[in-house]
Amino acid sequence: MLVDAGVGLVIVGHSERRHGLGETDAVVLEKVHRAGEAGLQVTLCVGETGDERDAGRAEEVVERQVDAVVDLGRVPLHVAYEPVWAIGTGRTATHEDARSMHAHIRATAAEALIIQYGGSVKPDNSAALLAQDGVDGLLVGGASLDAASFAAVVPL
Ligand SMILES: O=C(CO)COP(=O)(O)O
Repeated sequence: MLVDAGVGLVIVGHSERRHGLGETDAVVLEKVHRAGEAGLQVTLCVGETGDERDAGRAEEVVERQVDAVVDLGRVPLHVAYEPVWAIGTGRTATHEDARSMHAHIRATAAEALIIQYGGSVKPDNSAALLAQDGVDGLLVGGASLDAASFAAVVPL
C-alpha cells in the first residue's frame, strides 16, 4: 500500500511507538524485515530515555536497539539517534553526546551507515549539530511544522 502510494522510505522504531505503544525490538525487527521485502528504505530510530542516560546506560540501550536489526544486511538502513528526553522537549543533546553516540552506533553497526540526529533540532542548533563528526543528517520534528523554521534548517 505504501509503495503504491509512492512512499520510498519509512521510519521504524520511533520512541513514540517504542515507549508509547510498547513496541519491542522484536516488533521493530519484524517491521524492518517487512519494509525490506516491500522495497522500502528504512530509517531506524534509536535512543535512550532520560532515566537510562542518568543511570549511565545510554550506550548499552542504543547498542541493543541497533544490534537487534543491523545484521539483517540486505535492508538499506539509515539510523536516527533520537534521545527520548530530547524529542519535543526543547532540550537537545550536547554536541559531545551526539558525536560520541554517533561514533558508538557506527562502531556497533558499520562504517557505511548514514546516521542522523533528531531531538529538538531548530534553526539555531542545526548547523552546530551537523558539524559534529559522524552526524550525517538531521531528523527534524517540530521545526518542520513551521515553514520559516524548516526553511532555516534545510539550506545547510
Ligand atoms: O521525533 C522527532 C522526529 O521524529 C523529533 O521531534 P522534535 O524535533 O520536535 O524534537
